[in-house]
Amino acid sequence: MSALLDVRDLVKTYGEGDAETRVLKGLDLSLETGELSALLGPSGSGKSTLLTILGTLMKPTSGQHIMLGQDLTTADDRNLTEFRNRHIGFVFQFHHLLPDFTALENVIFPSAVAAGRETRAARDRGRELLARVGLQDRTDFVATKLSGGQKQRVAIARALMNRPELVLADEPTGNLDRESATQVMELIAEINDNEQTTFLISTHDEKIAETCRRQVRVLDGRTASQSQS
Ligand SMILES: Nc1ncnc2c1ncn2[C@@H]1O[C@H](COP(=O)(O)OP(=O)(O)OP(=O)(O)O)[C@@H](O)[C@H]1O
Repeated sequence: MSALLDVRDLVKTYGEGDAETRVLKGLDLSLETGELSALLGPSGSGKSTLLTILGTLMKPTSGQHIMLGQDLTTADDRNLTEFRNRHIGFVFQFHHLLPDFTALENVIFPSAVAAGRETRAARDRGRELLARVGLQDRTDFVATKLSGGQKQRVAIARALMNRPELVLADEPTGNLDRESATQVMELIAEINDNEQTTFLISTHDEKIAETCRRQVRVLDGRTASQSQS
């Protein structure tokens, strides 16, 4: 394994003056290529804030953020967008699928946006990914006709579309029943195993976290402890 991501002394404050809230207070985290890690911490501890920064959707107030050898704290917005499209996939608690679009259209959407058009290669990869997540018979279903677990599997396929090295998942099982949640985690573990895609998954659920090989805990704006299972 080799280092994929390294953040050092990460600080994030929201607001100013009396309204200032310091959420991350000097957080350190390294992720190796191919790791499957859970991100745990009490509500409000800064998990989503950290994922948003790691996803280059927001800059930290200070600190170092290096991924694939690039210093992302000094990159401009255009470079960050390009970097994000190429290297990072996202899965959210509320899947964020486009409701009137089919499963396939939802999966190929990020690549169509990045390429400025929809290509045949993208459609082929989209179909392959939907088969990969067990939804080959749901390719042309509109998103509203899919179950919660199926929607989340489409969201995982979409996150993988551009072959990212890192997938950031913010409570991906938070809205699912236990069985669907277990299936989603099994799917993530399988993709991680076969393709060496690195996953960082925030969760409140200790059982879900235990299915990951590593658990990173955020407490009081810092990484409090890290364990390997
Ligand atoms: N845009 C914002 N402006 C001001 N404060 C914010 C903003 N976003 C988050 N916060 C605050 O930062 C703190 C951390 O929020 P964050 O969503 O990162 O925590 P979390 O660990 O993901 O919480 P949860 O587990 O409840 O989702 C909270 O106190 C929150 O109110």
